[in-house]
Amino acid sequence: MLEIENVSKRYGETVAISEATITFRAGTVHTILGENGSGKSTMVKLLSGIVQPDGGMIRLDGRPFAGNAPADFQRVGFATVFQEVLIAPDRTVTDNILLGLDGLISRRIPRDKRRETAAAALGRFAVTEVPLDAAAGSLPLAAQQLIVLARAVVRKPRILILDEVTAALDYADRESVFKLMRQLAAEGCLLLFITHRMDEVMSLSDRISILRGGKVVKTEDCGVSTPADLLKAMAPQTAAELSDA
Ligand SMILES: Nc1ncnc2c1ncn2[C@@H]1O[C@H](COP(=O)(O)OP(=O)(O)OP(=O)(O)O)[C@@H](O)[C@H]1O
Repeated sequence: MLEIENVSKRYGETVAISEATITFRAGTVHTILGENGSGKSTMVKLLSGIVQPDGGMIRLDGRPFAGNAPADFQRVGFATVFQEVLIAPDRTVTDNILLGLDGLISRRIPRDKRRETAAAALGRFAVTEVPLDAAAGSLPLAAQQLIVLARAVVRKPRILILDEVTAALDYADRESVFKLMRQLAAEGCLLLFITHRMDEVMSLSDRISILRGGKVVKTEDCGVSTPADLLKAMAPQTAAELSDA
């Protein structure tokens, strides 16, 4: 469904992503695992139209996809939840969840349906109650994280990219987000799950790609390698230190 082929991205002298090739399949949770600085955020930005590759190609449904702005990616069904929580602090929770959606589906959601639509999106996964009429900026970070997740879910994306999104959440909400991810995959969505947490990876993923120093060092089905082998591929030095300890 989605392929990146020899995709590279440099920032000046720094090669953030180097000739990365990965095939992503619809209906799977595909985890991208890598240490800090391995290029995960750059990969997310490349697949959200925030930065453009210096080389290589993105293919969607077998055809080259030449989107070069976030709106191009959103139009074809990508939605990204970034590591940094991006909200409009003075707008209500409902407004934040529906932000930009009216324009995208080219008709306004009727006033009386707005709260209902926002509540339904949150209701798919949020265990913690999030007050729909509150100013989003007045709520704790965990609630804000739920809001940006709902903003992505309400768009019914074909490709949902989640960049380290569970860090701020408490246990119940985190488990519920994981359950939603499995449900969306079962409905045919491709989920790209970006993390450095091995415990989350094994229970959630269908496929795993490992990034190290901007290179894709491995893509395989979950369960083929043990967590220890994955750690070795992701961070050989840390793995060696752990085995010496
Ligand atoms: N805007 C930028 N300008 C210069 N260098 C950058 C920029 N963004 C990222 N880099 C560099 O590119 C490399 C990959 O960074 P990236 O943020 O993609 O890694 P990451 O795996 O997401 O790390 P983290 O988990 O810390 O966010 C790093 O060496 C980083 O310093």
